[in-house]
Amino acid sequence: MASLVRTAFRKDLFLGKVAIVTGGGTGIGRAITKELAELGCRVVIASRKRETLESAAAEINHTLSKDVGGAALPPLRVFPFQCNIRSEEQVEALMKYAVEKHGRIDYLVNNGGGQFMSPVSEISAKGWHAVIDTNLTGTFYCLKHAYHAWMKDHGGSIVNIIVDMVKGFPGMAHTGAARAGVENLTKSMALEWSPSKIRINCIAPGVIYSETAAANYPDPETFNRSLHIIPARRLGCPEEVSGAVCFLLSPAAAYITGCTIPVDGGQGIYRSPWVIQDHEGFPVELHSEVALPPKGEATEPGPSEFLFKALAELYKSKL
Ligand SMILES: CCCCCCCCCCC/C=C/C(=O)SCCNC(=O)CCNC(=O)[C@H](O)C(C)(C)COP(=O)(O)OP(=O)(O)OC[C@H]1O[C@@H](n2cnc3c(N)ncnc32)[C@H](O)[C@@H]1OP(=O)(O)O
Ligand SMILES: NC(=O)C1=CN([C@@H]2O[C@H](COP(=O)(O)OP(=O)(O)OC[C@H]3O[C@@H](n4cnc5c(N)ncnc54)[C@H](OP(=O)(O)O)[C@@H]3O)[C@@H](O)[C@H]2O)C=CC1
Repeated sequence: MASLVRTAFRKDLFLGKVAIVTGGGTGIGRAITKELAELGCRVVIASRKRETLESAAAEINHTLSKDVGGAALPPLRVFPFQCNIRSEEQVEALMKYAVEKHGRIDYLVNNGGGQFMSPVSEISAKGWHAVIDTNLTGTFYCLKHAYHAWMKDHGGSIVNIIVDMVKGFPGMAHTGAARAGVENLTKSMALEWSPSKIRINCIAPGVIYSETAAANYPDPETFNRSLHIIPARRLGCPEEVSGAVCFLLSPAAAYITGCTIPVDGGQGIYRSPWVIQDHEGFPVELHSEVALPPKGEATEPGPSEFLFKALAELYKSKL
């Protein structure tokens, strides 16, 4: 049976390598795990829910190519390991398991994480800590212990999955703060760990649909509601994040470290989803020689091409 896993990469790209993917049993992490395993890599998937991990590993192992260029591949290439990345002890045990059972850790993908929607003013201290501990501190534990367990002496490549938060992340500010922390940590690690031949980069996904991701939001239409902020005018797929992760892990990215690649259909350079209700305007606190014109209503403009056509017509009519 032909493999069900689609990839743009050479089939033996990661043969003999070992990866750890946190949150590798669902959504984006599952797509990354499938693609790495299809390319010959052995992948340890780690998260809190043992059953999810075990069924994902069994399903993925079942769909993988069984040989490459006629040479047999190990039939089992995905291995579950229960681990809450908020626990330093459990993270240390994960890295120990990978080295003792699989012999090495070539790649680490810090993908496990998440948050909930809430304005900052309503986030409880417990909720704040849950998000920071998972996304920032959990990533730090994984980085530190992968380094000590293997990468310090043997090198490696790391990808941290963050979010598109270049314009802030109103509505989910706790995660925006945590992921901005991870992005900065990535730059520091890229410099501190370059002598160990460790490359480390981030991927910033835009709005990527999967059933498990969508299930975290009370309204099933939440993801579709963001279409107007995405120049690509569709949601992203987990496989589109996976391709970028495989590229960054691969030798094709041998000269890339400390950077962030957005996988977002152009969202990062476009508009914010956050709509600001019209109000009186900030008070003018300093004396100005200029008198501002009376404030009109701040309405959402139509598509820019129409606005520019109208302006061009106006200009022509005045010639
Ligand atoms: C107009 C345009 C709109 C555009 C909208 C775009 C929308 C798309 C956004 C795309 C960007 C990002 C997408 C994603 O990341 S999708 C992937 C999402 N996946 C997850 O989030 C999964 C993992 N998440 C979690 O595990 C948890 O959410 C979390 C890490 C936050 C907490 O883990 P924990 O298991 O510890 O959680 P608890 O249930 O114990 O909660 C601890 C306290 O946290 C507070 N909390 C938790 N959930 C909520 C909630 N839904 N609302 C408010 N507060 C919450 C709370 O204080 C918890 O303590 P208590 O239960 O004791 O009160
Ligand atoms: N989908 C999207 O639009 C975007 C997603 N992202 C990020 O991408 C990553 C993957 O999300 P996605 O696949 O979409 O959503 P999912 O909800 O499917 O994936 C989240 C994964 O994180 C794991 N996880 C959560 N908390 C922990 C923890 N404490 N320890 C270990 N694992 C944990 C979960 O497994 P378990 O429950 O078993 O622990 C789950 O597998 C997340 O970090 C997410 O925030 C970023 C931008 C956009």
